[in-house]
Parts: sequence; structure tokens; C-alpha cells
Amino acid sequence: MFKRLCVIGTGLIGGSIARAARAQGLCQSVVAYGREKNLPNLQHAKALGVIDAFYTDITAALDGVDLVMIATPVGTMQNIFELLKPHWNPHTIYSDAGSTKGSVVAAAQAVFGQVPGNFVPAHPIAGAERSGVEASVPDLFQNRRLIITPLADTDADAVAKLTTFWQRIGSSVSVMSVEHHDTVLAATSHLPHILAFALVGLLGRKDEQREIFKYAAGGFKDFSRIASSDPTMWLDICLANKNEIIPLIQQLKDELSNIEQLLVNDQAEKLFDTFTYARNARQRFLDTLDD
Ligand SMILES: NC(=O)C1=CN([C@@H]2O[C@H](COP(=O)(O)OP(=O)(O)OC[C@H]3O[C@@H](n4cnc5c(N)ncnc54)[C@H](O)[C@@H]3O)[C@@H](O)[C@H]2O)C=CC1
Ligand SMILES: O=C(O)C(=O)Cc1ccc(O)cc1
Repeated sequence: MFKRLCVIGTGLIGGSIARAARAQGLCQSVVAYGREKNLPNLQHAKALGVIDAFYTDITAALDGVDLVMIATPVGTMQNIFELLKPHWNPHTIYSDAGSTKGSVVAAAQAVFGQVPGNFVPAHPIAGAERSGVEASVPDLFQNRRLIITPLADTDADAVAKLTTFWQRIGSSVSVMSVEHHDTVLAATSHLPHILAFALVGLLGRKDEQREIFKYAAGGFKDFSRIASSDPTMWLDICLANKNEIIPLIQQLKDELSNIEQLLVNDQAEKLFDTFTYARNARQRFLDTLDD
């Protein structure tokens, strides 16, 4: 499908894309670009067989490449576009895996003036709280969703080819606008991560923290898992999508205040209704997951 894939950011996502593309025979070779300070990680990626070669020189890294995947934290994307700009090839497909799309498109606009038609913004809704190439696996995207957020000028052939690429590594591909993506993901991914960081931070500061984590029942263990996620990656995501996230934090505070008042006033029936509404809403959500 592709001759040579170049991954920029060989971590959990970049490494998993490389492994999956190789496993499915979607490219003949995989190379990586990285910075000098990241050499040990690139050497490790090569030793693991995730990539065939790595370069700290972007010209060498892009030689013969027909697919570039950017999988670095979203706050680095503008620098990556600056790096790519002098070598931009109209016959190459460029894409990314960033968790926010408005900020990535804005970064491309800032560098190129107009977002190039052969850059296809994308986001795999698959991942983990772990980072780095050692956490990468070839089946990370199996039975998961992948969102493409094309712009009016995005090349339809590039979108079609990238759609096939993601489908062949197991993803179900949806297309939506950049704005809709950022609104939806703020609610379903960004707010829950902030909540996990806040809750684990709160409990971690308490004197009885040893007890709290020792007796963590299933629910807290599940929910606190995402608080182990990479702080750099989440700082970038939260800053990039803060306009969507801040109103949701306010709404969440209102929900918590409501529950607090129901408890203060012993309004058992209303509290029961609140829990029942959420439980039914989740069931409706699960019922429609296959749509
Ligand atoms: N972790 C997850 O579950 C998911 C992450 N994403 C997105 O994918 C991207 C990558 O995330 P992960 O793979 O989890 O992170 P990671 O921390 O595992 O890997 C990121 C890699 O990028 C490299 N890097 C950072 N700045 C760089 C720069 N300026 N130039 C070259 N390389 C640089 C790092 O050295 C590292 O190897 C992020 O944009 C994230 O928002 C998307 C879906 C899921
Ligand atoms: O570990 C988890 O449960 C995640 O939610 C992983 C994740 C993190 C960031 C994304 O943009 C998409 C998926």
C-alpha cells in the first residue's frame, strides 16, 4: 500500500502504528525521525523490530517516504510542521494521531498559511495510560475507532487511502468536523482524565493514602488507572482544548453540588433518581455503541 512509512514520535501510538502497519504488510519499510536526546528510545525501537532505521536528520528520514505519521504530543505539532515544511512533498500523505484536532489544524495553518491538502488530520480512539515504544503493540487499534477530521480542501484520495490504512489495522473509521471532534472528545476523554487526576491527587494528599490505595475496590482501581497517564501529553491536550473543557468542568461542579445538597437535605428519593438517570443513560449509550 505504501513504500515507506516515516513515524515522527516513536512512542505508544507511533510504535503501535509502525508495528500494526508491518504486521498487516501495509508498507515495505518503516523509518523514524527523532531528536538527538531521544536516541536511546530510537535505538530501543530498532532493537525491538518496530522500525527498520532511524534518523535525527529530517532530510534523511523523509527520503523515499510516501506516508508520514506524526505521533508526538499535540503541543509539539507546530514545531513538527516547521521541520517538515521545507521538504513538503505533494505526492506524500501526511497525517497525525493527536488527541485534539483544532490545535493541530491551527498549527498547520500557522506554518503553511493554508493547511496542505495532503495533510489528513486524524485521531485513533485507542490507547492506554502507558507511554513509550516499550508499551506499543500491533493490535492496539483492533476493534477501535479512528476519527478523521478533513477540511474542505483535504485531498479526497488521501482521505480514502488513509481510511483503508486504518481499516486494515483494525479500526472503524468515522469522519467528522474538527470542531465536533473537539467538543465530543472534551466530554468523553479530556474531562474524565482531568477528573481522574483531580480525584487521585485529592486522595493521594490525604494522610490515610496508604489505606485508600490498599483497599481500593474495583471502581476506584478502574477509574484511577487513567491518572497514570503521561502528564506532558495531558498538559498539551488540556491547554489545546481548554475552551471546550472549562465549561464542562463548571457543569461537573454543578452536578457535584447538586448531589451534595441532596445529601445535606436527606433527599433520598431525588438522589435515587439522579443515580438511576445516570445508570439508564449509560445503558442507552452502550445499546447504541454498535451504530
Ligand atoms: N496515549 C494514548 O492513549 C493516545 C495518544 N494519542 C496522541 O498520540 C500522540 C502520541 O502519544 P503517545 O504515543 O501516547 O506518547 P508517547 O510519549 O508514548 O510518545 C511520544 C513520542 O514523541 C517523541 N517526541 C516528543 N516531542 C518530539 C519532537 N519535538 N520531535 C520528535 N519527537 C518528539 C517522544 O520522544 C516520544 O517518543 C499524542 O499527540 C497523543 O495526544 C492519541 C490517542 C491515544
Ligand atoms: O487509557 C485510556 O483509557 C484512554 O482513554 C487512552 C486514550 C488517551 C488519549 C486519547 O486521545 C485516546 C485514548
